[in-house]
Amino acid sequence: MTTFTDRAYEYVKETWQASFTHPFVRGLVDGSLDQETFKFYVIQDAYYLEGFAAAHSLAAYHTEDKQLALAFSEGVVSTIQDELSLHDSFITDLNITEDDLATYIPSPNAYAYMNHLKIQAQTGDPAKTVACLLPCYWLYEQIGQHLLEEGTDNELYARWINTYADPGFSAVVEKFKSIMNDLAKDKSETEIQELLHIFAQSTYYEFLFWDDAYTHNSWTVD
Ligand SMILES: Cc1ncc(CO)c(N)n1
Repeated sequence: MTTFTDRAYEYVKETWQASFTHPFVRGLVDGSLDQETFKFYVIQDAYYLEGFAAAHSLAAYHTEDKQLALAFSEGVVSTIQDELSLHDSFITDLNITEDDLATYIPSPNAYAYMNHLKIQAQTGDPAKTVACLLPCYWLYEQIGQHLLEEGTDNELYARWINTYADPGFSAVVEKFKSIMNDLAKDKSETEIQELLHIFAQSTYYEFLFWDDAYTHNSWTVD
């Protein structure tokens, strides 16, 4: 039987692939990514991850299903413990100052993506929320695993890759994929189409997130 996640992958294949070949992602393994650009990304991503954790909290608040409440709450814990703590180590190693953190402005697509997560979580519909959160988990896991195979000489980038290639991260991804497939099982085709679109929106924002970091995108028109 074709699962929702099989369909979702087919639905977004090209956009999904565009993240793998984006110069930011390629630069993590070929060494061409300059540290200032990585620093810009880390600051934007700390902002994004706070919203990502908040979206899980909102979803946990809305659900009356105990298993879902647990899964969303575990998502809050793993985001803060594993991902935001990785950022703490980068903040130290990249000399990101209090001032940098107090004065940065979320890039247009970091802002839009973060709000997309919160809007979907705010609906209180767990299927929409998981469709929205899943590309964040799944795409990073896949990128982490691919880049680990290639390897990098850069210690900072290796640390980033190892976090997302970690089996513990994959376990979280598998759990959310399985929750997504369960939630989608009894949906009508119209509802499935809506969920696929939400999944595609997040996948598209993933691509734009790399692009904003790579170009240091700001709210001005050149
Ligand atoms: C933009 C973005 N998407 C996904 C992840 C992984 O959760 C992340 N850290 N940042």
